[in-house]
Amino acid sequence: MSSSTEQEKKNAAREAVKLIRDHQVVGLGTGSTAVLAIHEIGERVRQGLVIQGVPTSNSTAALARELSIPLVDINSVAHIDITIDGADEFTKELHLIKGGGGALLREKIVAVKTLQEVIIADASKYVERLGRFRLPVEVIPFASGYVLHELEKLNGKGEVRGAPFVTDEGNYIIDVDFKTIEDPVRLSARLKNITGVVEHGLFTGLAERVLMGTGDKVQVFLKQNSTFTA
Ligand SMILES: O=C(CO)[C@H](O)[C@H](O)COP(=O)(O)O
Repeated sequence: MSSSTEQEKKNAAREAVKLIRDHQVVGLGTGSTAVLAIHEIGERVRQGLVIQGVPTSNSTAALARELSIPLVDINSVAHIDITIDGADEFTKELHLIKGGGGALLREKIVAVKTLQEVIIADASKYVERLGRFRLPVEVIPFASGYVLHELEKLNGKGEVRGAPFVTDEGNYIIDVDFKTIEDPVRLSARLKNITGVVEHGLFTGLAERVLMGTGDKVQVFLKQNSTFTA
């Protein structure tokens, strides 16, 4: 990764962490960009910020503990105030592909319980239409052959990730090439309809904003289809 990409991620992460307020329940994302935000949150906690974190993966939970960020069980909170997470792709409509790091299931559960889902990304993640990045689909291992076959009927060419890669919830990931995804909302519903699919990495209508590092600036994309520089 180039040092400018790393800097764009850091700038987006820093800007996002400024949105966190005392006494909030904070969803902690997964992936290299989220890691930068978690370090920033750790620093603010060290300086006295009082929050409770809800991690989206075992690796994020381990990092949060290392940084002394207090954690809370997701099932003991009514909602999560703000979540900061990464994405593999996003559009200006704030449709996302997530799951490159294999944590999409917990990430989506955290996102649906979150009031303000904030996505942080470097400029390479912005796309006109989703689909350059293969869509991760989390499946029950027993169903993986059947799901691969069903995906073909949707013109998706799938491949089981890794040898195989096993998620925190004990499932497999199928990475699916759909070429360009013209209608993510429709595809999302069709994928959820396949028996054996637990969840997929299309996030539609969940992000409140995307903070994208671009050069030395941070561009903000809002749900209402507006954009400004932070
Ligand atoms: O969805 C994810 C993990 O499941 C990540 O947020 C996504 O893969 C982006 O990762 P990175 O910040 O390393 O590019």
